[in-house]
Amino acid sequence: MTVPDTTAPAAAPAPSAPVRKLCALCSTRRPILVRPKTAQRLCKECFYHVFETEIHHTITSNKLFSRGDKVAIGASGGKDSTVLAHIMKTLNERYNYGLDLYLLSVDEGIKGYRDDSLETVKRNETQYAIPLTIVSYESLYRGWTMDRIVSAQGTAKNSCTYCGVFRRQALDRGAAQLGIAHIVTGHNADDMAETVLMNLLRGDVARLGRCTEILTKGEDGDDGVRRSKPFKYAYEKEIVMYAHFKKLDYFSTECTYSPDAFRGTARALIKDLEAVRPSAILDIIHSGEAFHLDEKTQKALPKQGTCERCGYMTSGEVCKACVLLEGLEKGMPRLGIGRERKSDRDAMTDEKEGPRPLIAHGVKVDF
Ligand SMILES: Nc1ncnc2c1ncn2[C@@H]1O[C@H](COP(=O)(O)OP(=O)(O)OP(=O)(O)O)[C@@H](O)[C@H]1O
Repeated sequence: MTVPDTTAPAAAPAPSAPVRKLCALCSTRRPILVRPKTAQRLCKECFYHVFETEIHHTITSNKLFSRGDKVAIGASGGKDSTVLAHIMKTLNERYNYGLDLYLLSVDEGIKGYRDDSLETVKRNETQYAIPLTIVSYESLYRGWTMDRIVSAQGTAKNSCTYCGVFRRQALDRGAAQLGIAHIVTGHNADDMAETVLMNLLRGDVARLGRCTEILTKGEDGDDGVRRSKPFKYAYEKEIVMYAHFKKLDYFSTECTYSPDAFRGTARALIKDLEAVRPSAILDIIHSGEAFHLDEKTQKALPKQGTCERCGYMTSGEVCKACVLLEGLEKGMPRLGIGRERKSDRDAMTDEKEGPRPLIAHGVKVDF
């Protein structure tokens, strides 16, 4: 009988295999990313699935579309609108929304920027098999491209003012040409949080009350061009990740005439907040959503009418685009910019916000 040698050192336990964390959703695949919105470690497939499903949920819970709608995707060639085009096509097919999709681009006439990004949109037209229409400032605004405006002004200052006002109208006019009553844009949660913060910092109560709306109606109420933002709750970082992992073809250069100081500051603040508290972006949006104007303030808001020169919607007699055009043609580019000169140019207008407010009856309102 062999007596075990109890003095011999015990055999070392087999080294335990390194614990490999698995995807927080499927628990089978290896995670390859940490989701910025929730800090979950996900595999690529689960990330695509949750990201797309959340957008689908945003669309359906807000009843953005009806079967048979013609929908124009505002396509700049940048990451947001490229991902939007990809997702709209994917969801339309997967859930059988029954939408007729179009790509609609505005050529602002910025050499070395928009001409290059439009090349991307032209490739997207083929990649997604969605027909593309391009409308230009040059043809809509009597030859006034952004390059020409900047050269007439002798500075890029205020260029966001012109661009925002003109682009908004250009998209509406392009949609009208195509008989389309709904435009979707790639504005994301970060953009919206920035806008809430900017309106709060400016004390722009009227705009604060409506800047978180996911769907806005146009000139003629239910019959006007509607605009919506399916990415309202989508984080910019996740849009970039989605575009990166899906290897989407997009253009990533900043506009030659950006950035603007005030939005840039709000953006930096949002990014800092997100770094310490990722939910800050959604929390700011939810705070904006909970903000409602009281009756007195609502009554003080100007009523929407139509521009006596071009027929576009305005709450004054002449719309902002016509005032700006008049200034350019009279060689007085400051016309229509007015007192906004002393504050930040983005505070006045941009695609995200529309015209800067005037102060009336104690609240700031559009004119
Ligand atoms: N030239 C354009 N033509 C058509 N749509 C545009 C154009 N510029 C902006 N948009 C629409 O407005 C949205 C917000 O535009 P913004 O200028 O803030 O660019 P962004 O946040 O960088 O978005 P993107 O990454 O799509 O360029 C875009 O996602 C797009 O849907």
